[in-house]
Amino acid sequence: MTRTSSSAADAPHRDRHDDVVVGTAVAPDPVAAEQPYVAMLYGKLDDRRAETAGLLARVLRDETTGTPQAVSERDAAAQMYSEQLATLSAVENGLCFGRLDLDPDRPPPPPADGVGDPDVEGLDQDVLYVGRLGLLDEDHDYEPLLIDWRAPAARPYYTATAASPDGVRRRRHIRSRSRRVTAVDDEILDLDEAAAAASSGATTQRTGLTGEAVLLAALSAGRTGRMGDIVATIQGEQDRVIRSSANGVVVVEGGPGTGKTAVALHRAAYLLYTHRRQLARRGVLVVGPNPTFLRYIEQVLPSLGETSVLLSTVGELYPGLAARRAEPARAAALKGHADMTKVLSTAVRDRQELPRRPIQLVVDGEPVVLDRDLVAQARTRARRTRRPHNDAKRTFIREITDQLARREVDRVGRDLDGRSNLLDRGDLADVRAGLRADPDLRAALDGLWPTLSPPQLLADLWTSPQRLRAATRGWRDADREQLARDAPPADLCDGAWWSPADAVLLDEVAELLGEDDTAAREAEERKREADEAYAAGVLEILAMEEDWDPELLRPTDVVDASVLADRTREATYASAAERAADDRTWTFGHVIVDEAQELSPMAWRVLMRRCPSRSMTLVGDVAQTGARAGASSWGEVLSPYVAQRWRREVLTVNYRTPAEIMAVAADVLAAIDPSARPPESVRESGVAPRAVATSEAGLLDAAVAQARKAREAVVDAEGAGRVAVLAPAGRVDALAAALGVAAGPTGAGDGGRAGDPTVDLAAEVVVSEVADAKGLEFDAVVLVDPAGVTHDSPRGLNDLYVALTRATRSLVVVHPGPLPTVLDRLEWE
Ligand SMILES: Nc1ncnc2c1ncn2[C@@H]1O[C@H](COP(=O)(O)OP(=O)(O)OP(=O)(O)O)[C@@H](O)[C@H]1O
Repeated sequence: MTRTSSSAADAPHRDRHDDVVVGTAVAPDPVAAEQPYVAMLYGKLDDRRAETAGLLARVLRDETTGTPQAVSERDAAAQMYSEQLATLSAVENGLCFGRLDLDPDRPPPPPADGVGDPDVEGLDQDVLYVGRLGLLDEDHDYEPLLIDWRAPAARPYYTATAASPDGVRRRRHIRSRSRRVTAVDDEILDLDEAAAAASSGATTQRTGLTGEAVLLAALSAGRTGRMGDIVATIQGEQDRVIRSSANGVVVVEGGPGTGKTAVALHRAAYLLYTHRRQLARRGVLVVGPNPTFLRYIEQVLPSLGETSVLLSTVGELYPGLAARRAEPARAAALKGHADMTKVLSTAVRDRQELPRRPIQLVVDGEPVVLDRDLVAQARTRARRTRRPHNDAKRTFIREITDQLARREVDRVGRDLDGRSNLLDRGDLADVRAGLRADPDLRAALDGLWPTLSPPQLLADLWTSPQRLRAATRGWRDADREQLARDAPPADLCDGAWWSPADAVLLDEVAELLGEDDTAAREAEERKREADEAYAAGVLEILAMEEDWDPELLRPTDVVDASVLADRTREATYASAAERAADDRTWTFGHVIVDEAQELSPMAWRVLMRRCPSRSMTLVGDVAQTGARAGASSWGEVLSPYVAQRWRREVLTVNYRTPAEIMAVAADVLAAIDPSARPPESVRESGVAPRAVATSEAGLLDAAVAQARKAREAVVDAEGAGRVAVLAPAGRVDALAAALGVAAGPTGAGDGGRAGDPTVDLAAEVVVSEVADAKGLEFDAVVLVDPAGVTHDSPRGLNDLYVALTRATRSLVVVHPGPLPTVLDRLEWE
């Protein structure tokens, strides 16, 4: 394969016809040649925007018939047009980024998984333009002008090679800025043409990369602090994962920087395109390890025009409570352990109590006794229903009131007659109803079998030494103490009181308790009454109209307050993602988990409940596992849910870390797992990673000096860029103060520092512990005290590996005391 590049900046040097020489033939300047087509595409885009904006305006302006159905249809249409407008705005930058010149005799493309894009099936054009969305020519039989990158017809753009050209003769990468084409890079896949072009001096591809020039330009650009999409430069091995079947669980493994996150997000966009009907209704969930990471990736899907995706950490999936308490890693690990299922179910059963001594009550003037046997029998029956605690309470109450009613009827009936019982079933029902309505009996039963909310049960458990001891029988005291808390929160939903690991447990508890929707139903009822009262007021005012024509029907003749309340009720149409965020029991069409190695067994239970179809994409790297309760093998994680039925995809090329830095990281990887293969870096930065020795007393000064130097070098090389100072949790605050920047997030480290819960992604210099930099990247990294990082946790080497692989350009390690031998490859300063 040969490649040629042209850019707008080169244009003045070409001849007056703006021609360039490709191979032996004289061809028009491709940059100038592509401009009119690209401009025409933008014109079409503008037309579609105007048309959609018009439709939206009309829908919003039009009156509906007022029925709930019409209101809801109107809102659905408004939502749809708003989403379409958002998509049309999102594709502005780099609308068209590729062109395929196809062999007229090529075989038809293979069918895609799913429905694909019906508009572009059976394409018979020999030149296809590929871009961020599909555009059709309405004036010419709806011929495709631009193919959506996710359509089957666009696939060769990412996968064709000289060895397997897939009917592609030439692949053209089109770069543009503000609607102007700025550069064009050609790859010629046709062997004859390639030979001719090579003989004319065009460069020959060495690496097996697709669109190497465009790719390297994207990779060496300064980091902005936010992840961008890679739609123009997706590589073959990545494309395979992105378009892999939606069915079942796929695990995407790969070392740092292999594009796992990028691939996972593009896969979400691909699946939404290919299975739009199924997935838009249930939504797609993307789970990340912490709020900073979610902020880092949040712009990628909107830039691909996809908005119906919910981004969340596992802890945030519990609605109505933003858990943000930092807690020691050991406590988080214990809470994440699978043993917690038993602890929590014991804790719930312990709330189903037996009276220590008989409870004596008087109901309707008659004595009633709740003795241990009676309650025990009712409890057994209720437990046998296998229903959640709050649901099973109904059986418990029924059993007790039935038994008490029978006893009462037996006693009273026999008193009347001495031998046979004269009371009938009707009397029995009356007695039962009387018992049920009795507030004292009700209160006694509530005490024995309380209705509980998840925060109530968990707060009671953490703050009651007796309850905690009973639920954790067999635990070591030291472990139990990790869970114990002093006092419950004043507001049970106060996120500051709960940690992310607690939120995961709340979800488990909610399953055990069952939904107690009493409050929601009462609120709904109150709203309904308020709406009706308002509607009645409106009708009253209308009825007072004095000179109403007697021939005409009055409003009150055709509508009553209840119907009017329905019609005026605010429709609550929301996207699947919005509804899913508010509903703990929502199940998603597809779930993507990033940094999946970090999840605890309890967190996996939450996610599996959210995805009964098991249509999931899990991306991660067990060599980067930092969490104590995290994964060391995918088989172990998945076997309880899908046994061996999951597939594995591997990414092998590192797009982030330059080869010089990756060589150092590879030594650490070998120390973690001698059988693991490091990913191969796609480029060198020309900057050797260095070690700077210092003393404990000189550490801050040395770190500050190196951070400043790194920043200057990045600005010199790239004009802008970001530096991360990564350090053990205990050093973060001092380093931040010395550098005069805000400390990173509190994270879940043992330190439990207070502060902003997310890393400031826009800052020029960031100071953070390693756990919070997971998944992120920076132009330069200054790693302070690597020995401290490895000593900080039992998975310290994994943390060191993560820290070393965050830089796209340069790495300096500042160490007080001896440098860990695993970093021997660093150059000394
Ligand atoms: N095909 C590509 N074209 C352009 N950039 C790419 C491509 N693939 C990956 N990248 C870039 O490489 C960097 C690393 O990608 P990403 O963060 O997805 O890797 P990762 O495997 O998730 O890394 P880690 O495991 O370290 O979190 C990102 O800047 C991403 O945009």
